[in-house]
Amino acid sequence: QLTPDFYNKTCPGAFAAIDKVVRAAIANDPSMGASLLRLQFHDCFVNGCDGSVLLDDTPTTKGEKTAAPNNNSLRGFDVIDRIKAEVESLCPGVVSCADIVIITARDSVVAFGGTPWTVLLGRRDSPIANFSGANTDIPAPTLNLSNLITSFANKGLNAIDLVALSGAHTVGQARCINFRNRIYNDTNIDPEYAKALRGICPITGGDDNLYSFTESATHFDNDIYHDMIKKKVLLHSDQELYNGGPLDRQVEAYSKNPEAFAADFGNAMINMGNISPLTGTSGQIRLNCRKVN
Ligand code: HEM
Ligand SMILES: [Ca+2]
Repeated sequence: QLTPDFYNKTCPGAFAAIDKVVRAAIANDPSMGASLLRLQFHDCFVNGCDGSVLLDDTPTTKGEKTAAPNNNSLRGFDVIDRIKAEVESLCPGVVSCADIVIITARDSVVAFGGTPWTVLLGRRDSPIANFSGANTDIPAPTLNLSNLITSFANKGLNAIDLVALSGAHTVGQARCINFRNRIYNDTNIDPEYAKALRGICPITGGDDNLYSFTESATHFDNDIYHDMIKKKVLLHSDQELYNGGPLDRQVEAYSKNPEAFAADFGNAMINMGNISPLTGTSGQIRLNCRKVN
């Protein structure tokens, strides 16, 4: 029951306002576009796309921000706050934080030169976060292919969605702690690439040292699929998609056909955006994305 025109009567100015803040944030810090895209994934995989990821810890309950996949890693919450403030001044109490995450992810991809898709809207915000769900439901970069497929299937997403959505790693960066095991122990990695990375990510220390997923980490294209084929990707999980298994052909297809990738990526973002939304009178429209009303 999500629709593209949900705010057309109640807050038509929201789209331009959101896009403006996203573009300003990216102009100020180009790495922010990737971080804003990732927020949709980490929201939607935990209790659905309900803005739960945005809730701060309270004295009595842990939010999702301090769960293992997010702690010291997820960012962009201040940008979401700026967007919410703008949108609240335009149309108070109308646009949910959950929908802001969805629109922001799309606008970030477009700002990075990617192809737009039509977002479906009308989500409401959850009054609760799920700390343990954030630890269990967001796939780890150590997973093998069959566990990656299962983790997506658990959210109603298929293997094509998995390959297309992994294309998000054409932008952004990862910390050494998430690729150390790959560069020292994996065998399906280009030796020169692994060697260069060992300079950035020593066996001990430097856990938070950052490295870009691809050479053009602020441009949204299909580079990551070329890198998978060259065995030059940071994450073990990304190389699992192209490792002699059933999804090799799909990776090759996206590497050769950027338009097919762009179309499937948009569709897969819509599919991911459909995970268990709160609609109608469920949940609330938070006034501050960090706190329950
Ligand atoms: C398929 C399973 C996935 C795994 C195992 C995975 C894992 C990771 C890891 C380990 C990082 C680096 C975090 C850090 O070092 O702090 C990362 C970053 C990122 N992920 Fe994923 N991810 C997956 C799927 C996705 C999806 C579906 C999206 C969005 C559609 C996404 C978007 C991003 C982006 C944009 C970044 C860079 C963030 C930044 O630079 O701030 N990932 N991912
Ligand atoms: Ca959520």
